[in-house]
Amino acid sequence: KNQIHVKGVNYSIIKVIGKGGSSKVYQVLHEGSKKIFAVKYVDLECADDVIIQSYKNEITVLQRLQNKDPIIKLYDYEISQSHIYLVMECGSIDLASFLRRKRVQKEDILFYWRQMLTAVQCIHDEGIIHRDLKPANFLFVEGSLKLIDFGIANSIQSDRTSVTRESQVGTLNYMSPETIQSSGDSHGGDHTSMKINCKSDVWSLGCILYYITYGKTPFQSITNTMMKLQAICNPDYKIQFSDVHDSNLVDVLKRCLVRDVKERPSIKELLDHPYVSSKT
Ligand SMILES: CN1CCC(Oc2ccc(-c3[nH]nc4cccc(OCC5CCCCC5)c34)cc2)CC1
Repeated sequence: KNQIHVKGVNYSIIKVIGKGGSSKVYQVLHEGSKKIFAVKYVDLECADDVIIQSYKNEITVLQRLQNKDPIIKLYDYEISQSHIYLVMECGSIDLASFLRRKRVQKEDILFYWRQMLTAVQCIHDEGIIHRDLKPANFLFVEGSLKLIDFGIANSIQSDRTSVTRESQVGTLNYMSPETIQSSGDSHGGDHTSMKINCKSDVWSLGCILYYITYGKTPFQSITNTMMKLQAICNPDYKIQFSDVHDSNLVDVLKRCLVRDVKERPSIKELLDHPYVSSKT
């Protein structure tokens, strides 16, 4: 069947964009308007109440953030006992696929950095902390980067993600030291403040900027998972920062990848940093 019906509206499937455990994202054509959309389908057959609630939470937050530009548009949705359909804006390519294909021109790095900061600032202003930011969460829509999801419901990987290639889902390469250390006692509830917790997304953004700048993430070369987790948390493991054209860029990277959460800058401070504010 190559048609999807959402709230009684017909969409023709053009192709599969990505698929996860129980979800798929299709590129579809709305016959009436001849417009292209992305439809995210979630199969709820084997989903328990916690998963169903996490999807409802993601939809609620997505609706609340609809007036913000750097957040993906949600046009319609349908929830039934057996499935969820989300009719959303269709982008051209996610940042993970984009970075796998080509190195970023150095003058474009600042453009992407500003847009990622602004997008994450939007969810922080709504009291949402992602905690699992990676390039696959960002999407190019008409040349600008938008945030696809908020880390509330489980995520999707590219349909071309082979088992061997490091799929972006579940990658530890962007995880902050405090997230790794706190996941042990998460049952105790995170007592730290929103201000401190926001810094975990700053660490992940720093890892993404590092990947854009140097072509690899700070701990990518450590393939053993335990060794990787230890290195991320170990202050004696010095992250390498090779010099690049713009010393302000290296300074941003060094500040974002500070293990001490209190020393790490906030998004607001990063937007005031000379790397961002000194250029046009
Ligand atoms: C490998 N190949 C894939 C297709 C294309 O990239 C995308 C096109 C559209 C999109 C998208 N638009 N609206 C979207 C709304 C929700 C989710 C979306 O993706 C989810 C998931 C798809 C797999 C990659 C990670 C993001 C959405 C996303 C990737 C080109 C690269």
